[in-house]
Amino acid sequence: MILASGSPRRRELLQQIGVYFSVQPADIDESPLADENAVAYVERMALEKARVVAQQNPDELVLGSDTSVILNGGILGKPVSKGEARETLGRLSGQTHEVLSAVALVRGATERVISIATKVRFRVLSDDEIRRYVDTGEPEDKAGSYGIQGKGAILVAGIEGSYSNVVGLPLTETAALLNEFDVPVWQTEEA
Ligand SMILES: Cc1cn([C@H]2C[C@H](O)[C@@H](COP(=O)(O)OP(=O)(O)OP(=O)(O)O)O2)c(=O)[nH]c1=O
Repeated sequence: MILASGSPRRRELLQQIGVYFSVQPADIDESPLADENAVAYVERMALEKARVVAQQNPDELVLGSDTSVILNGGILGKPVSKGEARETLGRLSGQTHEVLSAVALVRGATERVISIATKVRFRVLSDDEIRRYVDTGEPEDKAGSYGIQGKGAILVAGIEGSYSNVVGLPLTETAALLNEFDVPVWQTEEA
């Protein structure tokens, strides 16, 4: 199997459940279409990432994924600057948002895609705390400008739903999807 992703989190999550794979990141245009809703957007992104790599590897199973943070229907991706990261965290402060991750599996002409939502509640953050967190550099490559698995853990008051989905790949649902394509989990030796 090929993981069509440059995300170190997705690599670690797939390794965690004992799946063997190689990595081939897909470079695609991640701009949302006009009037595209959040579910349609993350599913299209996951599918496009998988398709690009599947076209170069027609006999292989390819997994693509996308994670976005949704606040009041708006899609928040990765910040382009520290200023934008501070602004995003200010908006998330004291609020509940949704993290949406889509997973797509593509082999030749066979395609499957799912998306999962997790609710994340932030406690109220002070401006000083936001500034100090952004200065750690952690928000840089993360949707919604935080990482629940890192220093950002202390921003989170609670979650409802899948934790791995917030980090970048919903493991329960990914394992079920891989099962449909006869890819085993919990492998202990290189197959
Ligand atoms: C909300 C949240 C996101 N993230 C990360 C997961 C994803 O890597 C990233 C969202 O960006 P994505 O565009 O989904 O993924 P990516 O660009 O990192 O990798 P690729 O497209 O090659 O697969 O945000 C965390 O690590 N922790 C979190 O708590």
